[in-house]
Amino acid sequence: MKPIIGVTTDVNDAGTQTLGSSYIEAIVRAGGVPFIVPTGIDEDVQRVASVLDGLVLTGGEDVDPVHFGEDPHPQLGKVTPERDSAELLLARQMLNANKPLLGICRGMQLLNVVFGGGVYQDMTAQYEKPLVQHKQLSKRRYAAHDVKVEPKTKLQAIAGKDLIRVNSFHHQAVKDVARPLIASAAANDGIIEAVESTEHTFVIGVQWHPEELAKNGDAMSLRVFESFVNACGK
Ligand SMILES: NCCCC(=O)O
Repeated sequence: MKPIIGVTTDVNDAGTQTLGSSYIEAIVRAGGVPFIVPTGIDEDVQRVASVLDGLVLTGGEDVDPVHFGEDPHPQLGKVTPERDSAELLLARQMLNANKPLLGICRGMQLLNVVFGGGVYQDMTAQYEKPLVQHKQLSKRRYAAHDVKVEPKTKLQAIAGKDLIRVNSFHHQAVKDVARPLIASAAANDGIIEAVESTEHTFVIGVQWHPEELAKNGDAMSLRVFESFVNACGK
């Protein structure tokens, strides 16, 4: 039986919940059944989590810094408290049950927050070293910068190599990786591009958008989804 994969929604300025079709397509291609999980389900997260075999925390707006003990920096972007709330609760449920979790972009940052870590609220303002361009101007389906993958990590086993090239659409980044997460990849400027749990069967976060690259035929990005969906089916 195909595993049921929860996929979280974004909330736009009009309050409409949205989900890019690329996430759906990547999950279907990888052999899973996407199950859209909206915000507003806080009271029922336990029940929702119980029917899911895995969860994708999708990309989107900034995580409210209140969740990692900071005041908002002037360069903080839009926050969506109802989304933070639903995703934090749901992620905790999934982690407690050791169900697979894939965090993408904001989803990776949120994953770090779940474990007690923080994020740079704005890399340009807060990161101490020169940056590569992390907000590419080219289309989402194009890879834009290199990422070094740490040896002996789950990500390296999936990627099958130490150097990958990814797309990039973020102004924030993971800071102080929180245990049991470890950094499993970084850009040439040191910005963390992937994390994974050393204590869960499959908990991986990536800062890039593999769902977009997979659509464009990138084998490594499709393997990220295939490995995740495979873990969800076990
Ligand atoms: N913080 C939300 C994910 C995207 C970004 O960092 O711009």
